[in-house]
Amino acid sequence: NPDISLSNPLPGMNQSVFHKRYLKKMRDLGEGHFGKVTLYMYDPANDGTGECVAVKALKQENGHVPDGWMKEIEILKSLNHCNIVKYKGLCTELGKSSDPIYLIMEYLPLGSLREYLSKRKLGVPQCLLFAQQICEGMEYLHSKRYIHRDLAARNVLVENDSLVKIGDFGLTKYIPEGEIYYRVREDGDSPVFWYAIECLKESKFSFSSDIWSFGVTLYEILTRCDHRQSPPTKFFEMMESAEGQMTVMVLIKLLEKQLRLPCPKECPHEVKILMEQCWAADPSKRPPFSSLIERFKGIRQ
Ligand SMILES: C=Cc1cc(F)c(CN2CC[C@](CC#N)(n3cc(C(N)=O)c(NC(=O)OC)n3)[C@H](F)C2)cc1O
Repeated sequence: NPDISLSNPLPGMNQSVFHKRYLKKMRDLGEGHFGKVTLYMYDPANDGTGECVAVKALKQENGHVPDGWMKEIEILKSLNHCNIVKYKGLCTELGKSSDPIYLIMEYLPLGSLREYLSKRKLGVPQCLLFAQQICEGMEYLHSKRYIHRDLAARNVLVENDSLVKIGDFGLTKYIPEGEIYYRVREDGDSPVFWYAIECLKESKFSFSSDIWSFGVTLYEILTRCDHRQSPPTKFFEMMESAEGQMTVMVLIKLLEKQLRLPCPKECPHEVKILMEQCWAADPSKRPPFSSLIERFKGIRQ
């Protein structure tokens, strides 16, 4: 039997080191700009009784991992909240610097809110419970001075029909004390229809821009992630005769004219007000997650 002395505890048994040789690839879960997330079974006994884990791997950039990668791992490792996906550990090959580093997370088989909501018919109270839990996870994230920058239904995971967790931190950044904004040169396919107006105009990300994105996520939940009502679909409809022009420029004009996503049907009046406050043009007017939590508690009574 394997040497299980303290120096080499059973690999993967509530350890944070996972050995690549015991990771059995099952299927891909998602593809991002910089890499992908895959479902593996970690099966050291090699008898199919292992546990399923979600593994995130970044694409290699000429032989070394992007420097932000270790940041994402450190961030997830430092988070501990019931509405945030759990960090399980790392998998490094023989430790050669050129080897990919895999981030191992808990696997939630029900997948993201997008898949779950399009399959199940949730009532409004359950939608508002999920919305409140996202606010609780985000309030915790902000309390550690992190901004998420990619909050959307696709990045929220369902544990069961009364528990959701924020599941991906690919664009999360730390905001140093005393600073308000994180400035970045966006590239690739930015989720512009989830971006606050100041992000589109000046790439200024902040705690307040996460609140705007939460408003869009709440809209997605109340429309049950119906693709015909998705933010891109609705915004393109609102931009109707603008084909050929730069989408972001047209979107900025539309938002500056105070146009917003339409109120989903069967949306309680207080939720409509709350959603529109998340989309206030002035970032300082958007309600913080702590107050959103209290308001959801009041509405759900
Ligand atoms: C390299 C960057 C990068 C790569 C990506 F693929 C994505 C997109 N990815 C995010 C993780 C994802 C959705 C969420 N949250 N997910 C996690 C689980 C889990 N922990 O169980 C899960 N489960 C599931 O689908 O069960 C049926 N889905 C889904 F993989 C999409 C984002 C990125 O930044």
